[in-house]
Amino acid sequence: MNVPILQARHLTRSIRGRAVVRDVSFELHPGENLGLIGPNGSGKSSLLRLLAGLQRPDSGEVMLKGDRLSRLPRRQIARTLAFVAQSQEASERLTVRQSVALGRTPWLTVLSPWGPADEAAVQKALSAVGLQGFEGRDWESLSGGERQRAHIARALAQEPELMILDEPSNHLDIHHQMAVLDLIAGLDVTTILAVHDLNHAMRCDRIVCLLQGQLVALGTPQDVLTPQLLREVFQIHARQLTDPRDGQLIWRFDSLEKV
Ligand SMILES: Nc1ncnc2c1ncn2[C@@H]1O[C@H](COP(=O)(O)OP(=O)(O)OP(=O)(O)O)[C@@H](O)[C@H]1O
Repeated sequence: MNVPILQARHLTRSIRGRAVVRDVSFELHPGENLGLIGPNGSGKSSLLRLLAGLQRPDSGEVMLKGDRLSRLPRRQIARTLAFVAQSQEASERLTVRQSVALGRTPWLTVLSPWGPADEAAVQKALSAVGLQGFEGRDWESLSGGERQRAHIARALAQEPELMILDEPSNHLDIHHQMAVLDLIAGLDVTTILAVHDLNHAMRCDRIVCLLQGQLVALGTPQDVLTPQLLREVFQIHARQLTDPRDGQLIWRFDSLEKV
């Protein structure tokens, strides 16, 4: 059995005396694409920040490839995992290329300075998110969606084994939502991503559902996304319809008051 790439072990974190993540445990295996769902304020971003090592849990432990995350050097963590925050700022003075090039930082040393492989990684990342030609643009001139794609490009340039993404399709138009989700699904890296659109969550290998900081369901989309769970967690009435074109299941939602 493979060592899990990431393990959450009984993670708990409180903010101002209120637990926002409560005793959350699960494992992520190499190559998996795990979706994190839950209502606003259910603790998704808080959990992702714990998993990325940006915040420490009050109790519990994150294990990265079998090692305690809290004991690993920053550079080693950054060579393994990349985090794309929900709304992330970058210095306005940077160009897009410079900003994406920051993703290479964990790999640069005195003995291994910037070289052709680093340049190639930056170009590959820019092209993966459709930002070729934007290299020389100032960061501040980008639209919200272009910034989001540039953040993803920086994480890709890091060439991590694991990507942790907080609502990566936030700010994106429908075309770029699909493009980014297809890109993430097609990456040869393990991913964990917070998603609001449950039809997007259907594309994940497995789903973790949070409610008030607690893990209330974990399993395949078919197992987790049931009308009963969606009613209890999101207070909606959900029905699955079949697309006659290819037989794929899609969700239709109504407020409980309407049905
Ligand atoms: N710095 C803070 N101070 C006080 N409360 C906070 C702080 N950060 C987060 N919280 C609270 O923690 C809870 C979990 O927040 P979190 O952002 O993790 O939820 P989320 O599931 O990502 O929400 P959303 O879907 O709205 O992005 C919320 O009730 C939020 O108000």
